[in-house]
Amino acid sequence: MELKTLTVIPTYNELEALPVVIERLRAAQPEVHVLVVDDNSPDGTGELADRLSHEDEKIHVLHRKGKGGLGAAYIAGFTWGMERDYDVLVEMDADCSHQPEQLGRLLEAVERGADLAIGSRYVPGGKTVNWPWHRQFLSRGANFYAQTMLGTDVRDITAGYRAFRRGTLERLDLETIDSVGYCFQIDLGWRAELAGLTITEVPITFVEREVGDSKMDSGVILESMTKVARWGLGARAKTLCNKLRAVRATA
Ligand SMILES: Nc1nc2c(ncn2[C@@H]2O[C@H](COP(=O)(O)OP(=O)(O)O[C@H]3O[C@H](CO)[C@@H](O)[C@H](O)[C@@H]3O)[C@@H](O)[C@H]2O)c(=O)[nH]1
Repeated sequence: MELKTLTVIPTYNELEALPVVIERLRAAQPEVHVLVVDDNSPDGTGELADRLSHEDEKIHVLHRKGKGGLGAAYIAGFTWGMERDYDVLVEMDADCSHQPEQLGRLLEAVERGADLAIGSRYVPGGKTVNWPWHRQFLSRGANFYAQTMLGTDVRDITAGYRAFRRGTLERLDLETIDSVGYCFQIDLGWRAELAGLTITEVPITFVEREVGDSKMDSGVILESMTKVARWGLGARAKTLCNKLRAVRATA
């Protein structure tokens, strides 16, 4: 039985990029529905999404009041999709850095039993194309930092190309997530790992955007650094307390 799939695309000022990604996605995966979550983009991306949605019943749009961050946009999109009984919910950037033609790999991993499939740049076969050196450095550094602080085995825990079973998201307590920016990706990945869910990293080729600009800023970086440090230290303190309790119980 084919799984009912929704691809959530968060947008902020993606007027040029959006029609291209939607066209490529609809061609690559005709059965997959699309939800654009637009944060009242000043460049008119939301209005364009409305027009595309009127022409195609598989394209849906969710409008939010203003720029509220990638994490908040995804939570709104996932909630919308879970209320409508989609079996699989996909994360995809609007700028085609996540190639729609590679979505099939993620969906196959979910069909084979993965609770969460991550399109990974850092497993054998994965790579980045045309990504400036400072972005590669930042991305590698963020993954190294998360691996060191959290002890995660996921090689690309900051990746934003993902497919979740609905049941996976139901187990991750989305209502307790307060990660606003890209740190949301680490948050969800780590929650899935702690919950003992099956995470499969599928190699992808991440291609730098050709139109529009990245929304990465210093606030996004700072939030990730502080939150990951807090989670890591919290987990270590918890392990230490459990060990002390065990020692006390045997004394
Ligand atoms: N609705 C909404 N969308 C947003 C917001 N901020 C960013 N987006 C959208 O989120 C997507 C990703 O933003 P980019 O700005 O294109 O991300 P990037 O710099 O290329 O990010 C890369 O690194 C991230 C952190 O590791 C990854 O999460 C991402 O997948 C990609 O690899 C784009 O579709 C962008 O319009 C926001 O506040 N609100």
